[in-house]
Amino acid sequence: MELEAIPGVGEKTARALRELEDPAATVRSGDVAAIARAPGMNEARAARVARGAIRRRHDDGSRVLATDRAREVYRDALGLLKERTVTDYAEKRLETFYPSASASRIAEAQAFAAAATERDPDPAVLEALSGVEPLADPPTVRVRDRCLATADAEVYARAEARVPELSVETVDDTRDVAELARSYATVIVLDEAFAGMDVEGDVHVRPDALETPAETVPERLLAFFAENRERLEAAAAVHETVHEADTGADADPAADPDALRDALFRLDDDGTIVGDAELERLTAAVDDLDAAVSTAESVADDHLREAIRERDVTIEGTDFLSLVEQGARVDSLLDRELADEYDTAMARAREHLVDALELEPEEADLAERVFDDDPSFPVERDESAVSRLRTELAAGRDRRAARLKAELAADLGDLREPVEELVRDALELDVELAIARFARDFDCVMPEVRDPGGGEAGGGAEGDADDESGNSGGFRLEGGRSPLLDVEFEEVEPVDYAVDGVRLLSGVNSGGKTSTLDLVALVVVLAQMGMPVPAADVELDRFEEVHYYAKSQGTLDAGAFEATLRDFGDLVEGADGRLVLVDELESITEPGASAKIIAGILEALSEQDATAVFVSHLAREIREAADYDVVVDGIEAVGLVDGELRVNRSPREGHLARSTPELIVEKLAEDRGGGFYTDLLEKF
Ligand SMILES: Nc1ncnc2c1ncn2[C@@H]1O[C@H](COP(=O)(O)OP(=O)(O)OP(=O)(O)O)[C@@H](O)[C@H]1O
Repeated sequence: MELEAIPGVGEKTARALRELEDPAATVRSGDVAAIARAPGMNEARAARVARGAIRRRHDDGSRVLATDRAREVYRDALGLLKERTVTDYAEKRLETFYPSASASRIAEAQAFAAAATERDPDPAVLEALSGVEPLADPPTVRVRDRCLATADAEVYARAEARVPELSVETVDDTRDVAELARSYATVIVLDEAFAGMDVEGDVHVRPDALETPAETVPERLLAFFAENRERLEAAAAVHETVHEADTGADADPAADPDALRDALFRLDDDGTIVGDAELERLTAAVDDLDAAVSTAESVADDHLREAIRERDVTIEGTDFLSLVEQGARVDSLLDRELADEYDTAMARAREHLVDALELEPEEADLAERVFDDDPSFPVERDESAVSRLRTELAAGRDRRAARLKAELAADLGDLREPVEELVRDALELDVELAIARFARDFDCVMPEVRDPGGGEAGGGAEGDADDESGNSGGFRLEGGRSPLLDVEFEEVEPVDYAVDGVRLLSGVNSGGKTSTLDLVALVVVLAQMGMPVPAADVELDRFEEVHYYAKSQGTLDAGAFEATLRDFGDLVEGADGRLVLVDELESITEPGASAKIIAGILEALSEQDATAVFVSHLAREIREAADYDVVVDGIEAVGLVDGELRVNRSPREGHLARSTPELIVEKLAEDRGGGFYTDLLEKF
């Protein structure tokens, strides 16, 4: 797939995406976490790319959100879902759900959301999710004691690209390899031609070394797991919690949590091996060698000092003379007089060394030689023996570490792919649980999104909205309750409203007209995102575009008024299948002109296949100005109770609602029984 063909992917983004292992498949998968692994890509950008890929997959060029207010409603809808996520990932992943006009995209998202709403958002699972994050790539580790060698320029370039952890060296012949073996603990030769050569040192000929990075650089795997330890443990905990909570989620996690924990237990945060007693012994022996030798010397010295102090030494005159005259060494005396004591002191020193460093028999043989010199006081170590012992212990330590690393890398290699899935599953679970919580919190239902002009899944006579199947166009919602109102959700009164064609919505002040438009917009946007909607039952046409115009703040100056008129001019000339929601357009100019303008817009829209609701206080005037029979719905006051309006929030079809002033005049007329108020009432 041409990456640049994805909507929203430019040259720069495409270049970053090409760094991914399988760019086309990753982008196509819409996996935000995987896309975000491209260099310089964050999750928000990754979500945009994923959205572009989804659009492309469904050949979906629709732009449903046609106005600022419509886009605001989408942001609010997304906000309600995002508030219910635990991880940053899930927040961004939710952004891949956008209101679409593509039937296949809506069906796909609905299938996902329907399965999600089956999930049980158990608090323990939500708690466990808090530690989960997408896996990170650790910085490249440099391994200095191992190198790759080749005589081939192409292999050289490939080796540098695939195994940046190791130096790649050029070799022409066996002599060059032997030279390398002196500077590196291990040399891996990549050319078959060198097979069978006889070179001293740890030299391997492995033409497949670039294809088996787990063996060539086990450090890479170890670093990956060390870097991601907490994320992995958290993801494993999520799966276990899901299992314990028995939430009906898939029982088998992608990677066995016990095997994962066991492997992580053997790994230190810096990618080294822990938990192996022998490796720890050898490491400590190398580190403590100098200190142990010094202590061993003191042990021997103490013994000798004690022995000398307690001993009467008889010295023959000639010896004494030679001591005085020729500066003869005390050692010879020591040797002769204290041979046994010296042996004991040496034995104690060796014993200390062997004990302190926990040396094995063959290492102890080397340790013997550290205190093997001619008698002296204070005792002196044999430096070259110490250095041999150190070399031997360090080599043992490195061999052991290399073997353990290779073993652990083999175990981790088996887990490498499964853990990607383990973490992805945990993160996706968060997305699903957010949808499940949204659906529960707001008593949602999955809406029926129909093909415009026909049945639910395509077909139907074109443009025949009121066909014989009984389907009318537009939308029908029952028991809709907006979570975006300024009252507690429990207090929100359910609204029923069905519209096909073009309507005027009248009603008392604060009756809920704007709230009804908001509710319709929210339900339509959520439905076309493929999400459940806050209502008892909803059917709607799949709208191509949603044009929602909020009430303007005060009258407009001439320029702004002209711009608004142009907007509506474009609107009435637009494509079929639009939902138009307009709140009190009359506020843009004086009432007389407004009524004429609105009437004109309604006429134009009513001749097209559009669904529209215009909220207005000028219903009567508009009806008079229009040259067709405008349908007016009304949000009615059921009465005034203690000076407060009681309202039926569901608009009544074909009913011009009385305005608040009219209601009050009516009440006064009833109270006073005739006269001025009754005459006044006549005028309404
Ligand atoms: N379905 C509902 N359930 C509970 N309260 C509601 C509902 N609809 C509206 N309200 C309350 O009524 C208030 C006024 O609603 P809204 O602004 O939609 O009325 P309006 O008819 O557009 O008013 P105006 O004529 O002044 O523009 C809201 O702020 C909300 O508190």
